[in-house]
Amino acid sequence: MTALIETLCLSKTFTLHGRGGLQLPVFAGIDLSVHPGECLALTGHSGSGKSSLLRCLYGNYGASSGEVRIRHSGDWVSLSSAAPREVFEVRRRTLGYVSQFLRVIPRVSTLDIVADPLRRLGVGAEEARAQAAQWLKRLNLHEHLWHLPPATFSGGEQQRVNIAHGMITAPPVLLLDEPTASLDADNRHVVVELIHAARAQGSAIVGIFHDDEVRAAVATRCFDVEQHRNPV
Ligand SMILES: Nc1ncnc2c1ncn2[C@@H]1O[C@H](COP(=O)(O)OP(=O)(O)OP(=O)(O)O)[C@@H](O)[C@H]1O
Repeated sequence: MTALIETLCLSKTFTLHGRGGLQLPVFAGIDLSVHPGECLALTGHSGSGKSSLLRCLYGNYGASSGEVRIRHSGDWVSLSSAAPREVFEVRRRTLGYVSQFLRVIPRVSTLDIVADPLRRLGVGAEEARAQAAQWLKRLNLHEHLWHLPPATFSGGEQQRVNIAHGMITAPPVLLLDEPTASLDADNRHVVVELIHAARAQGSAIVGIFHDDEVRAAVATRCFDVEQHRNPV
């Protein structure tokens, strides 16, 4: 079976321009590949580079060397060399990302924020809103909040909106940055079930899960970023 996301000798070094170009090496030589139905958990101590690696996989951080490749519409796309428009298309149809924090759009309701990724795929407004409502219900977000912008929601409520927004299109490749960090036990359990369902549908998932129980419940493999630490 073909992997859906892979890295080839991926390295990341930050250059601190405000500090006279100081080099901050984070990781080097990372080769990984994730297949449909797998959930790869990134592990390693705080500061080992898990979030930086996840951001490289999404193309938010450029690689210092090496490559991130995504299987998109039957072909490999290298995020490092793809044109911005192609990266946009990969994210629209193939590559989903649930960050820890919600980027709130002023005055847009929660329902419309969650429906938006479906609308971008051409789903009609009514159908997209109906599916968004199902996701919000599944994630136990009170119905009286659906028509409000989520700017004032609690951390856990915002995180659930983020999860619904990131998972509603069932992206073939899904990146999860601590998706349960702000959730109570019941909602953690819901998210574990949603991750299982995404795997069963054939998504390839890469995530950071600080909660040991959640990691044990969802991960099919672990990848220790620490082992690839690039010493200064
Ligand atoms: N944008 C950035 N510019 C400069 N340095 C950065 C940047 N992002 C991360 N770093 C540095 O890279 C290293 C790895 O950070 P990263 O957030 O990836 O680690 P982590 O393993 O996810 O940590 P944690 O578990 O605490 O969230 C840290 O030393 C951090 O200071």
